[in-house]
Amino acid sequence: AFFTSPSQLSKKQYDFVIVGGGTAGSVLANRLTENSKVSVLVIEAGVNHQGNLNLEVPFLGVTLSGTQVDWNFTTTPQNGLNGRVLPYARGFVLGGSGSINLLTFNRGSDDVWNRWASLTKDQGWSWNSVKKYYLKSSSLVPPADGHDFTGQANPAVHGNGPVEVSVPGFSLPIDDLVVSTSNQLGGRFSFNVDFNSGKFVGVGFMQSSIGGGERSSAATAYLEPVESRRNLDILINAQVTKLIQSGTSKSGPIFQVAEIGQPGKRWQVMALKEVILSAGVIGTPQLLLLSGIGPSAALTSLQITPLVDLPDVGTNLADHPLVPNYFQVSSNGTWDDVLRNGDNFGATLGLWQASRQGLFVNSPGNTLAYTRLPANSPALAGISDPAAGSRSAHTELIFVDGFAPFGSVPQPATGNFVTVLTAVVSPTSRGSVTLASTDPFAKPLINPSILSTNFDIQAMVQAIKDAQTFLNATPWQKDFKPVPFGDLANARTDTDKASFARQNSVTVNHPAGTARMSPANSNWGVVDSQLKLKGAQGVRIVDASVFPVIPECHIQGPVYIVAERAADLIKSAYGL
Ligand SMILES: Cc1cc2nc3c(=O)[nH]c(=O)nc-3n(C[C@H](O)[C@H](O)[C@H](O)COP(=O)(O)OP(=O)(O)OC[C@H]3O[C@@H](n4cnc5c(N)ncnc54)[C@H](O)[C@@H]3O)c2cc1C
Repeated sequence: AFFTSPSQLSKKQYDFVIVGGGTAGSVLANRLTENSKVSVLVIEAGVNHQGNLNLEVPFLGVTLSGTQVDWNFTTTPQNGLNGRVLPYARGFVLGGSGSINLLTFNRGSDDVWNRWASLTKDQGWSWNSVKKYYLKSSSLVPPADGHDFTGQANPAVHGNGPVEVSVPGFSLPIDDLVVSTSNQLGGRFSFNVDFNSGKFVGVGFMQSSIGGGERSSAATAYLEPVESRRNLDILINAQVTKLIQSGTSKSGPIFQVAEIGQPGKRWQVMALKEVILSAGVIGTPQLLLLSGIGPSAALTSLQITPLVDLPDVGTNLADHPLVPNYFQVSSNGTWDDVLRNGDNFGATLGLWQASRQGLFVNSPGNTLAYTRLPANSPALAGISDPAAGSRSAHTELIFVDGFAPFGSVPQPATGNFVTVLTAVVSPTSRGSVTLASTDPFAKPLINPSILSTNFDIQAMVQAIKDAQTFLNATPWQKDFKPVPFGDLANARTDTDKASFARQNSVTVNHPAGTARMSPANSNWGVVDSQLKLKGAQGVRIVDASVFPVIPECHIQGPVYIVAERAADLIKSAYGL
């Protein structure tokens, strides 16, 4: 059943209580209720995902941050960004951040998963082992316009799961230029027909969680189809405010009671088997800390009684920094006018509404590159390579056929533009999530420490240079003739480019690692490789906070993989 207030709950006990109906939480809700004897309650702080057009139209995903479907967090002032404070989007809605994200769907390289297996000493996380969970979570479907996508993706490496994934369903003039430039430059920019094949470097077509021209999310693909199961209750508009100790075991305190709160009011629900925290990279550590689970000294200084001493809770926050690089172009084959001109916007939206066709069936970028740094890059001097392996990238370039207003620079009133979004995907900067207050409704302190290491800034400088090299290639010179625009035009030296990056970087919104997994007997980490909370009983964590290290890719795909494996681990632990 579906509830909008804790007072409506008819039961106080469930086998599993899932905190957070986001990406991972929705997968678990579906998989655990496949067995009709298992009762599950999902508690989601945010709103319903249905009835919000911008959530459905892929191209309009960019408009969701900062609205009522976003927690509207901000970072602390970032030293690496000249003290700037960034908005830090997180989904406040069923489907979580996957309902408001920009839809790129990646699985990561084989190296990414094999490194996870080695860090956690659990071969169950290796590429070969998690393959079945990738295949179980998503399927490659035809693009919205039905074009023959031979050579743009390889159906053989894809599965038959509920999340629909497709190549762009509306071609743009720069798509061919990107492919021709890849063919011409080769080497670090060689064409890769399918990034989801295990080799995650090169230039290729974007794969996105879009089916039939609509966003496909954990809410639409996993939750909606099973909403009517009698053993599943979904409660929205309800924030869990802490876990309550319900007993003691030989592994430590038992936390099988979740407290749900509204200012001045509290309710409790009990998990007969486990509470599963899927509150995401910010919500999960915040809840652990509020419950007395974390670094004891920090908890004591906030006058929270420490119940489980876990120094890693809230640490190791990693994210991918992103810089929009703008180029003015002489072609009018860009979509800039759609954003500027109400009639054009209305017609494009009308086309989407009438037939799920046109520009709005895509996320803003159709093509992208994942690149490794040159071996002699100053970024790599004196450090071991932070990427998972040679089939994983250091940087990413997304090619956008218009002015992507992702940073602080507004779209100019006139002109045609191409944006290259450059990102560092193997960052070494690490930050934290800590409590600002013991009030569960107060926003936590989020410090992703963007561009705080030499590697990250030097890698970003290389990516900015790569963007210019790419757009200087001859295929662009006939119709587009790209010219660096704005601050980029003045960033001539490497030092200038570093300053430009610090002034213009935002994030790709890929935070991970604030409750990372580690081998069961190690003295670091927050959960073991079965995702069970260390030093306690009755709690498992299943979301992007358990990533032992940030993957060199967009991370929703890995969240689905983690959640699918977690469902199997839980079923097997209870013989379900
Ligand atoms: C703007 C944006 C763009 C992105 N673009 C991409 C992209 O293009 N490709 C990609 O792969 N990834 C992208 N990501 C990242 C990706 O979407 C996330 O990494 C992924 O969805 C995280 O899944 P999760 O299950 O860990 O957390 P979430 O999906 O965020 O789920 C956590 C859920 O818990 C709820 N919650 C939190 N605290 C509580 C509480 N105390 N009580 C109850 N409920 C609570 C939240 O409301 C939320 O619904 C993007 C993210 C954002 C925000």
